[in-house]
Amino acid sequence: MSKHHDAPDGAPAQRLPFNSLRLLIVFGLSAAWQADRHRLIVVLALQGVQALGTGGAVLVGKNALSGLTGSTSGQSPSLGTSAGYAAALLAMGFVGSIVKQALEYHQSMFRLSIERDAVERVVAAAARAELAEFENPEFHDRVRLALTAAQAYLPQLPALLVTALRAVATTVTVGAALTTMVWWLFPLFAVATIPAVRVSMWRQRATFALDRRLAENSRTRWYLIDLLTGRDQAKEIRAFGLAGVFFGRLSDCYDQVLAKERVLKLRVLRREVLARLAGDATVAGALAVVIAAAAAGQLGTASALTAVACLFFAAQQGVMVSTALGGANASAFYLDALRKFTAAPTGSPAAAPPLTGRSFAVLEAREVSFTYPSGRRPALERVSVRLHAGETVALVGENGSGKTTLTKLLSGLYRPDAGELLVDGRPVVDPAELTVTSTVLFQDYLRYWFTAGENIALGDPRYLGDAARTVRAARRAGVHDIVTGLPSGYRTRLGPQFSGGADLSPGQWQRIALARAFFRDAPLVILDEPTASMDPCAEAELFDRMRSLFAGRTVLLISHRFSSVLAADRIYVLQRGRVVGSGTHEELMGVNDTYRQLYLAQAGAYLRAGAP
Ligand SMILES: Nc1ncnc2c1ncn2[C@@H]1O[C@H](COP(=O)(O)OP(=O)(O)OP(=O)(O)O)[C@@H](O)[C@H]1O
Repeated sequence: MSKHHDAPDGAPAQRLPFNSLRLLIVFGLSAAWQADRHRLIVVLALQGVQALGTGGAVLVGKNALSGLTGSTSGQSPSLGTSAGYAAALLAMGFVGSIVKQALEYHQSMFRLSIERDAVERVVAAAARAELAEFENPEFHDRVRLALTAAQAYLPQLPALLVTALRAVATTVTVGAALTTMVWWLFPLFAVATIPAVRVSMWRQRATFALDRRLAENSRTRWYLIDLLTGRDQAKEIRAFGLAGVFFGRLSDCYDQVLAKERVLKLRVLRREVLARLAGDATVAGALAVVIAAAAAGQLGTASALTAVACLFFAAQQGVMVSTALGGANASAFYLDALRKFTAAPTGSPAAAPPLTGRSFAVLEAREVSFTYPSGRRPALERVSVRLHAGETVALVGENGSGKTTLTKLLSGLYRPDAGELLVDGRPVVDPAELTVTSTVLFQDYLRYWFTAGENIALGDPRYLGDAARTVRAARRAGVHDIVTGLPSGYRTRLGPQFSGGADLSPGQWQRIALARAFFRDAPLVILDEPTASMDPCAEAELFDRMRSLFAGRTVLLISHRFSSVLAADRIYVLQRGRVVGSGTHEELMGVNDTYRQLYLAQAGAYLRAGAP
């Protein structure tokens, strides 16, 4: 195989990921072994039986023919012998069809086991990835490639390899039968398949190269399809009349794909036709030699006829081997992506992480800086904050000033690029320590399409199903009455796209998310705009009861509503990723221009409207 591979559009050549077919075979078979070793053994055994049966059928068939035509040694035809062999041939055909059915059954079950095992490994690896990875488009490509491999390529790999093995074994048994007649035909079979194998290998590299170059296009297409068909997006798309614009963009994306695929497919077609011609020419040459040998009396009629049949059969097996190996090879790059993605230490994310976060006296961010992987400038620069146990601390600042980012660092979701996080003066080495110490109500919290009760209890999966605890959290978030008013109470499935699924208003959803935060019994409570969708009464009630609701816990609150931060023990003012002031409301009003301006901008609106 040549070292330099051309790809369509002069794309950079791709290196073969598995540097030999042997490694690919080992990977495919070991994945199959891991998924369901018993079935792998059954499938291999059945394929072996099929291969042996075909070789045996050639010999029996030749003897049946000899019985009819007489052999080269001049024996006279014998109808009785011939009928016996024909009956044996029929019986072998019957057994063969049973074996074939059994094989199909086992192979289809086997494919499912392999897919399940591989998809679980990909999903587990994605679930283990750090949050920062999700900001990286390359990561999403790797997930997509690994999932494609797990769902489409890996499940069919063992079948392809086994088919190739069977075709090789069949060719060997047929060849062995043939050597008793015309041994020199055998090497010609192998030669005839070489061009087809080479083309299929070229095709897999070119296809993968194109797929990589279309990755961004593919992401855009999926996003546009989502926009045009998604439930959450539907109202805004209609309100602004955007369907036409997005439809046009989707069409453009497909035009690009079609144009590039067309070039590739035509090149593949040209090469495949040439390869087929070369293979067929070899078979035709061999046939001519057999016919010439028979005409010259060097081959008996039965041997010549069997040899011709074997030649056609072997040519067919050759195509089967090249198609199967080509198919296996075509998946090589995807399988390599799967192998790399799942190479990290295994472990199921199924078990809930134990909540071992201990309470702290002081949690501190000291001079921390952080830039998002796709960010052009730091979201936080040398920020220092201190949270004492039992305090309510507020973060205020204009949009984009870094408030949410700071909570992500304090809850261990991201590591700071510089600076330190300290718990009771001790540097935090593993951010997971902070994750188990905190419970977070995100600004863009998730709405799980599960039951209302599960939506709350997912705050700590160890207690999923603990009804009393769920009700307690719901009461504290003021959502108990709303949930009991649903058709099946806490058992009501949320999500109208599921049959019988109910939906809630944004404010009700926010209370459910708040209940989820309550459900998790963690020493640090982070509330990012917890009342953004709530009505004024619900908001006032929450803040009035804040101290009693979170008694004994430390609360870090982000809010643009100054009425809700007035009572905080300390307020940090952020501006363009830096802390520009801290203190109580009264202190800040006296010395901090940024805080005063923000406060007056909001309070002024109420005052102008005549509020007390
Ligand atoms: N995932 C992200 N990738 C890249 N940049 C981001 C990301 N999230 C936030 N940023 C940037 O980081 C900066 C701080 O964002 P952050 O969300 O922390 O602000 P914020 O103060 O919470 O804003 P808001 O009041 O609007 O919620 C902004 O400049 C924002 O553009």
